Parts: sequence; structure tokens; C-alpha cells
Amino acid sequence: MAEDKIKTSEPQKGVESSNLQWAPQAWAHLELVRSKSPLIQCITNFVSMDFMANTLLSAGASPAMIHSVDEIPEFTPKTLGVCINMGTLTPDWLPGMKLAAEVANQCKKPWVLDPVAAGGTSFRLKACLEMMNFRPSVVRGNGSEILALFKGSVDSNSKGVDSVYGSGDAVEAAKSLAQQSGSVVAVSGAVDYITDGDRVVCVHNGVPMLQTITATGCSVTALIAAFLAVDPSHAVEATASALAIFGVASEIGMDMARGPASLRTSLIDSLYGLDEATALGRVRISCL
Ligand SMILES: Nc1ncnc2c1ncn2[C@@H]1O[C@H](COP(=O)(O)OP(=O)(O)O)[C@@H](O)[C@H]1O
Ligand SMILES: Cc1ncsc1CCOP(=O)(O)O
Ligand SMILES: [Mg+2]
Repeated sequence: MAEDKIKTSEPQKGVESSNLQWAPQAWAHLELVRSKSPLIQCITNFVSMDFMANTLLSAGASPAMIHSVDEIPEFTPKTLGVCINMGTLTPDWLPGMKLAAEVANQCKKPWVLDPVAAGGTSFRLKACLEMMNFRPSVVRGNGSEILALFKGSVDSNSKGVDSVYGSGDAVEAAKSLAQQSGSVVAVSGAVDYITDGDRVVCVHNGVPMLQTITATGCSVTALIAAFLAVDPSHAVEATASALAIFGVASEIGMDMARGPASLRTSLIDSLYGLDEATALGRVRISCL
């Protein structure tokens, strides 16, 4: 059973030794998503809706882009996980986002926050910080977004949804943010860092061309929600697995791609077709 492969023991140091534990665990999480097909509610931006839904479907999950405040009390309790993304935020979307987070918490369902461009404007920063008060199970952002949440200030150098910092620049901020908020914090980039404020897990999978396809960050956040939905009590492990599997799918997709447009397609195909031997051979996870 896939559940048997999900270990909770303390991680070891170094990529090679850690992989003995983490790679089978990442595969086990993907197998669980495929077998349980969790219903994931996504309240997300208009740019990402299609790619996010297709990412979830190709992993075996069942996405629903349902955001009306009128439907949330009835629909959110039926889900196994919720993804809330601030990408194309307007004031009228916020009450639904807050209600979905509240209902998810009441129903003890995991929910994941993507604080897109958190440091871009004061309106957006305030909204992201308000969402943090609902204590997401996981918050996943790029370096700029995690630094903005930690500092609680707008970044005058912000490039909007794109990061002006590497993920490594935000590791200490991520640890402090996790300690203050009680959420697991994931910073994505060339290396993805996942922390609960104590442990820091590093995912080394992925390809630089992911930065040239819009909504890859949004979609991997939704994938985190799906992995968390099948293993809600191990948020660090499920988050690392989702980031590693998405990264592996991009690496295999890269072998077939001619550029960003074809990578977008081949990534989805690779995620759908990923097998155990390939996952075990490619997942690269270590601990700081
Ligand atoms: N330089 C890189 N090398 C490999 N993978 C990367 C690189 N930059 C980003 N990624 C991957 O791309 C995905 C999106 O991350 P990121 O670009 O940081 O998010 P966002 O799109 O929200 O800014 C993640 O899976 C991350 O691991
Ligand atoms: C371009 C853009 N503008 C508002 S949301 C969005 C998508 C951002 O996607 P990602 O954060 O995954 O790059
Ligand atoms: Mg993003």
C-alpha cells in the first residue's frame, strides 16, 4: 500500500542518503493522489485556471474552479483540499477566499495559499496578510513573495508576479514566517525550500525554463494541495513530494520540448505518464 511508504522519521542530511527515504515517499504520495483522486477546490486567477486544472488532472486529482461566495458553504466541505491564489485579486473576490479558508479550517481540510505578487501593492499585501491570519496549512511563494509576507512591507523593486530574489535569499525569512504563522512555508526557485520553522527540506528538481511559462508556480501550489489532501498530517513531506514530482515532470518534459509552449504540454504528459522507476531515479531531495 502506498500509505506504508510514507515515513515520519527524522530526515537524514545530504541528497544521497535523504533520497533513500524521500524518493519512495514522493512516489507513494503520487500513487495516493492517483488512487484517491481527491477533489481540490481552486480559487485562482484567470491566467492559471486552465493550466492548474490540467496539472491536477494529469496527477490524478479532481479540480473544481469554484469561487462564488454563494457556493462555498455547500461545496467546500465536499472537497479534500483547497487552493487559494491571489493572482488577479479584486475586492469582490476576498470574501469568498476568506470564507473558503474558514470553512476548510472548520471541516479540518488542508488549504494552501499562493500569495501571488504579495509585495507588489499595499492592497495585495494587506489581503495576503489577512489570508495568513486564517493559518493556511502551507503557503507557497517565490523569493519575493515570501520576503514580502515576512517583512510585511511592499517592495519598491517588485516585478509583480516574478521574483527579484533567489529562493535561497528567502530561507531565513521562510523559517521565521513559519514559526510566527504556524503554517508550513515553501519558497520555490532553482532549489525549493520547505520549512515548518525548524526543519528545512530542499528539492533540487525542475528546469529553469519553468520560469518562462506563466502559472507554473500557481499550478505547483495546487499540486501541493492535492498531495496534502491525501496526507494531511505530514505537510512538510507532502509539499516536498509535490514540488519534486512537478520538477521531475518538467525535467522529462524538457527532453521533448522545443521551447516554453511545448514544455507546457510535455510537462502535463510527463506528469500523467510518470512511472515508479523514473520517479525513484530522478527525485532529488535533501535536508539543510
Ligand atoms: N531556475 C530554476 N530551476 C529549476 N526549477 C525552477 C527554477 N525556477 C523555478 N523553478 C520551478 O518552477 C516552479 C515555479 O516556481 P517559481 O518560478 O519560483 O514560482 P512563481 O511562478 O510563482 O514565481 C517550481 O516548481 C520551481 O521549482
Ligand atoms: C501573469 C499573472 N498575472 C497575474 S496572476 C499571473 C500568473 C502568475 O503565475 P505564476 O505565479 O505561477 O508565475
Ligand atoms: Mg507565482
